Amino acid sequence: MIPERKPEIAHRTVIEASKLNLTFQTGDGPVHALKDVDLKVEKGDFVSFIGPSGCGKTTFLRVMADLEQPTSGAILVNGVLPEVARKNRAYGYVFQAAGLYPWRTIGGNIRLPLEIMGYDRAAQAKKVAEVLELVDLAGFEKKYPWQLSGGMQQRASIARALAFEAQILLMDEPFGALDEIVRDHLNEQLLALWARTQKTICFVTHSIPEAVYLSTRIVVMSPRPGRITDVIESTLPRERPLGIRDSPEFLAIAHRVRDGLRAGHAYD
Ligand SMILES: Nc1ncnc2c1ncn2[C@@H]1O[C@H](COP(=O)(O)OP(=O)(O)OP(=O)(O)O)[C@@H](O)[C@H]1O
Repeated sequence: MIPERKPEIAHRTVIEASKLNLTFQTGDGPVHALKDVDLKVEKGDFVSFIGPSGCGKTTFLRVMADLEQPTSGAILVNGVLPEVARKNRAYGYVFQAAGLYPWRTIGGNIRLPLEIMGYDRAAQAKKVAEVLELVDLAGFEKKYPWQLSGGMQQRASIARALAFEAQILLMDEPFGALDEIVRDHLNEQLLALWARTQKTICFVTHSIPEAVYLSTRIVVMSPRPGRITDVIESTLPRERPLGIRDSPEFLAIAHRVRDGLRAGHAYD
């Protein structure tokens, strides 16, 4: 048995932020983490957020997830307030570190939110098998996190986010700590997963090639105060072999991202 949940209404615009501001009050004075952020993310988009440390990428993702409250402005997720979207389980969230419980198996980690949501054991087992298959980890259910490589752990944490069956995936630098070859491989797998599941993905990264390779749109941000300085629509086809990174089209987009980052960089 799977507990009842409100059907997700398929909104064309999945994220809509207008004049969004967030100021943290700190001991050293106010920190303007987001300033006048306007952005629309459409259903099925893969949007990357790139910018130097402290430009508000994580804060923006956390606002979408209802983990931070904006100081002013408006944001809708699937056409409703983030709090409502969170309660409707409209998104899955993947953190920088895999964050798996070491005392639970991979299956046990993925099952945990399903247990809390009230899935019965048969429904839990079915869902765990399904999401492990999606991230290419079929057969690893009984392993413990420490028995898996860093890349596999991160895939398991993506599987856990997918178990929510949400149409939106919020990913905060999920591959930042991995070496480049593993990261390339996971980038390819993530694109395949995105194509297969038709999800909308918001993805934070520091890497220009990663942002260009993955995204349909790249949002360039700059710090002090954190704001959007450029939004680049990718002209690359959705089907992207890794070799596309050597194409003139790819390099031209990467160049524009780099220029945007340079313009907003403080060098201090
Ligand atoms: N809870 C908080 N309290 C006070 N200041 C905060 C808080 N969270 C974030 N900040 C500040 O807000 C600004 C934006 O932080 P945020 O983590 O969103 O940046 P980021 O672009 O994700 O950085 P990074 O790439 O280093 O992860 C930073 O100056 C940060 O120090």
